[in-house]
Amino acid sequence: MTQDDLKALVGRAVLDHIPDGAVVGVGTGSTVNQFIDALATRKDRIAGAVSSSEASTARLRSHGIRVLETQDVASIPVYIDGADEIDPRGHMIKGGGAALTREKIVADLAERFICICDESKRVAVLGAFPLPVEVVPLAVPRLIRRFAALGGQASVRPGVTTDNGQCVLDVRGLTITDPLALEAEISLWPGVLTVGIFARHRASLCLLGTPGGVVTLDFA
Ligand SMILES: O=C(CO)[C@H](O)[C@H](O)COP(=O)(O)O
Repeated sequence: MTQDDLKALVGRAVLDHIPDGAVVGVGTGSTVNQFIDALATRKDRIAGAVSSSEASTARLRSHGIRVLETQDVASIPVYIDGADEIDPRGHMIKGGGAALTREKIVADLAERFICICDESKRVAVLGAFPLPVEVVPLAVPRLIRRFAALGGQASVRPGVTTDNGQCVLDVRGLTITDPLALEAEISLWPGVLTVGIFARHRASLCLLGTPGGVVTLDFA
């Protein structure tokens, strides 16, 4: 089985976790694209979707799935998204697709975050994947120095402007043993829009694609 096969597997499997009539929160990325394609087969059984990126919105609309504005929705039962890394407590690194700010906004509306990913994303400790941080460009030099003081090497992701018109730093060399504390600290730094640590908004469930089938990790 290829990695794409595993993504398709979990993209379909997660349909069983979507209540009929729900507004569904939809993340961003190649795994979520598989989910959106699977969701299209059930579009008459949901009330619509709240999307975390222009890319996902376009894909949802191409399937005729109704997309609601985030600001028009008070809460949603479930948010489905991928991850770049997920640890044994459901904490994640996200933002490989530069959609982290809207992803966190939509995740914050959701009662449950269900992570869908292939088994390569499962780690003991977060940090091997460079940590994405969406930042205001004029803060970049100061933020690079702040990350260096933590032992991280931050660099601007070349050629990327986010849906919010900002840039993304990728921070290498961090070993994130306390995701909650690091998320809280970095979130306070002036110029940081969103840090790609999802600890406060961790997954309650993860559907992990493996060659043996879907493994369900329950973090609730
Ligand atoms: O956080 C994300 C986008 O900002 C994605 O969920 C993450 O990068 C995983 O993507 P993929 O499913 O393509 O591996």
